[in-house]
Amino acid sequence: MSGEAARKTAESLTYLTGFGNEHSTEAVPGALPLGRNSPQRAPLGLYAEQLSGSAFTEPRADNRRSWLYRIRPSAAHPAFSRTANGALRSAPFNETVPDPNRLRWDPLPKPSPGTDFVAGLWTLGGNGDAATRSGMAVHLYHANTSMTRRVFSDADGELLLVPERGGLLLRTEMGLLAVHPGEVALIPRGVRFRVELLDATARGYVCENYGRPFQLPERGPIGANGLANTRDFRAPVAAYETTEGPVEVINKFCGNLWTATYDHSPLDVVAWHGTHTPYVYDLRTFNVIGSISYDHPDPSIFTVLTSPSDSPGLAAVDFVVFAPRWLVGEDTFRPPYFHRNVMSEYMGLIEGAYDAKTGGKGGFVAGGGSLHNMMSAHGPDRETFERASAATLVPQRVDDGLAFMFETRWPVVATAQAVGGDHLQRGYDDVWQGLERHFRNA
Ligand SMILES: O=C(O)Cc1cc(O)ccc1O
Ligand SMILES: [Fe+2]
Repeated sequence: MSGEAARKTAESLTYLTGFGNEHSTEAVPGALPLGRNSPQRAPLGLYAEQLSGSAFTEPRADNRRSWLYRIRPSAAHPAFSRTANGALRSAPFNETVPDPNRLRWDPLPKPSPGTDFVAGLWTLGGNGDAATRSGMAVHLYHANTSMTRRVFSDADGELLLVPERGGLLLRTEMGLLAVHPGEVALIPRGVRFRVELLDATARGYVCENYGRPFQLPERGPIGANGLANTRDFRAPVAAYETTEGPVEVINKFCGNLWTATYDHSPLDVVAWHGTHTPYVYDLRTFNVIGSISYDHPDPSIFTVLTSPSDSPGLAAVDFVVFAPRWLVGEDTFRPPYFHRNVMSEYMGLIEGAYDAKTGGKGGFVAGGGSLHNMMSAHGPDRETFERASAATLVPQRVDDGLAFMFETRWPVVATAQAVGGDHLQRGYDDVWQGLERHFRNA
């Protein structure tokens, strides 16, 4: 589909709303069986198929599955064979030794012509083990071509897409989603999808979550509202294609890419119902909670989504957004404080500037990223420290940027290409040089 046609399609999309709902949707009236999931003959000659995102026996709150009513069952496919992984890497990450240094990257260089979303995936690092379904990976993507007759799915984990440049039309088994910079999209484990570009180029970040699916964080004393509101999550309505002829299906499985050529498109689901669904979320709808008295609260109040680990309160990975907000703290150093964190922090920038770091060439820029692994000392750079220490503390609106963090309980181990690449900034440590001694002992 041309960019123009994809844009028109993206503009006309409608969605189902809510997070974790038992959604029901049919592209053709009568395609969804009533009263049972698997009738003797499914309506309209469709095949019924269950897609499980959790073990059958997981508690109801964690149980995820969808029933798909499709033109052909997924089982009807030829054998997969290995294909090149390109710049994609997976857990376990052992190409380099875990690094306590603070690292920062410029954006990826331009992709070569003809690079689609899958070919444009480039792994920065991660942790855990895809095969034992723990940990996460940080990928970036850059693409200049839509996927045509090519479909991707990830058996290793769910994919949280964070576009930084260029919109994407995601054609998934469950239907179509459009996602633009400032929004995020989630593709659940195993769901097949194709990415079409809504602009000439597309660039962004991906958190691949090998562990428990992202869920909304508890709100505790915040109450029944606030943070990411449930109804702002949008799931697709059923949509199917009837393409016959060769379609390449690429399957990421235990860290490697596998390919099979189907004789039809597997995006042929005419109706579905269930909880294992893709979704989009506009980060600008995040209800930001902050201090209205003093001090800078911990950024856990900015958690959009969390993937819990087995220890209560200790996330395998949190997705955190630094959205436009007011700062009013009295007698307070308002930007992020100096700190050392047991968690490991990968930060990216979707637009503008981040309030703890200087932007511009060689700084923290949109499309770039920083990694502050566990216990590494970081915080405001010298310029920010000096400015914020001297600022007049009038109410201040921070709305000149959109930053985010993938925060994980395990250190992120960089790939060889991440530490060897030209876009790794040399001398990042220098941003904390020149923080003078001001101590007066009298
Ligand atoms: O390091 C960072 O910039 C992320 C961050 C932000 C914040 O407001 C408090 C702590 C923290 O780690
Ligand atoms: Fe931090």
